[in-house]
Amino acid sequence: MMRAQASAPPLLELRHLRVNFVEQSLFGRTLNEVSAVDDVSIEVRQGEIVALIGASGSGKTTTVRAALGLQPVTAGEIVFSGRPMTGMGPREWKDLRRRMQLIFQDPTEALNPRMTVEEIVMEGLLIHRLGENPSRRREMIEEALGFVGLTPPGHFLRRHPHTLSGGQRQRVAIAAALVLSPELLIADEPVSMLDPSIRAGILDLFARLRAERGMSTLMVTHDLPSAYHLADRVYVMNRGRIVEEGPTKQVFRSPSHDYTKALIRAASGQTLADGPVP
Ligand SMILES: Nc1ncnc2c1ncn2[C@@H]1O[C@H](COP(=O)(O)OP(=O)(O)OP(=O)(O)O)[C@@H](O)[C@H]1O
Repeated sequence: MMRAQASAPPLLELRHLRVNFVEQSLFGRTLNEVSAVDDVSIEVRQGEIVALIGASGSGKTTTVRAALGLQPVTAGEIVFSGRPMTGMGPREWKDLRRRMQLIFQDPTEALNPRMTVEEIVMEGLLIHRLGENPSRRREMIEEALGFVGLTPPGHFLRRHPHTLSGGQRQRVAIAAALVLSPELLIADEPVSMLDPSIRAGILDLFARLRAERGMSTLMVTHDLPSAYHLADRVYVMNRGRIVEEGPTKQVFRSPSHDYTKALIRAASGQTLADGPVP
């Protein structure tokens, strides 16, 4: 298994991020400024799976949207592979969005229903001008489908998303990300829309990506068993702030913040594949 490299700069660093939303009246008058993300600092190192956990509305999605440049930040810095993204133009952001792929919560919404699996996985290759010719592109697509367990790939290429199960759709979405050889996957609640019986298989894919390709993942979840079984480290978010962070087992076994204790208490009894949250 590939290990996180302690000496290299973190792959992704969010430094003191702040995102405020401005509430406006119908006539455009500013009514209120709401702080959704407040002084959030997060690091993801190479080969590491990091979970960002917290209740609904705590600011998790806003944080990862900011990391991807999809949400303007009020303050703070996004640093990728040691390079600050502040002030970078569209070209740099486009390159960054290849290296940092987003996996959505709902694969049905993320996949264009009119496209075949082959077209869906090929789209990113065309956008980023990867794969020299059609036969190389086909090879890359088949390799990605094979990795995510859609085998034999030829059986899936011409199918449309509605003919697939929820788990298979999420595998297609992951293949579409993987084919671009990203360094980091940002997965926003990747299993919460899926049947519990197929969640473990999708989570196992992230574990295999780390083990076999040294892939890093930042996973947003309110599903504590997923975080417990998969993540190396966790950040706990409440009301826009990180209230606790640390190695997963340590945080789950001896949480120091009351909010973390309450989250764990609320989740006790939930189980996943290889055992319950302690
Ligand atoms: N576009 C927006 N305009 C105003 N407020 C927003 C906007 N997007 C999010 N918020 C607010 O910011 C806060 C954080 O929301 P966010 O979606 O990031 O939380 P979350 O932890 O991801 O929750 P969930 O798990 O439900 O997605 C919430 O109070 C939300 O209402």
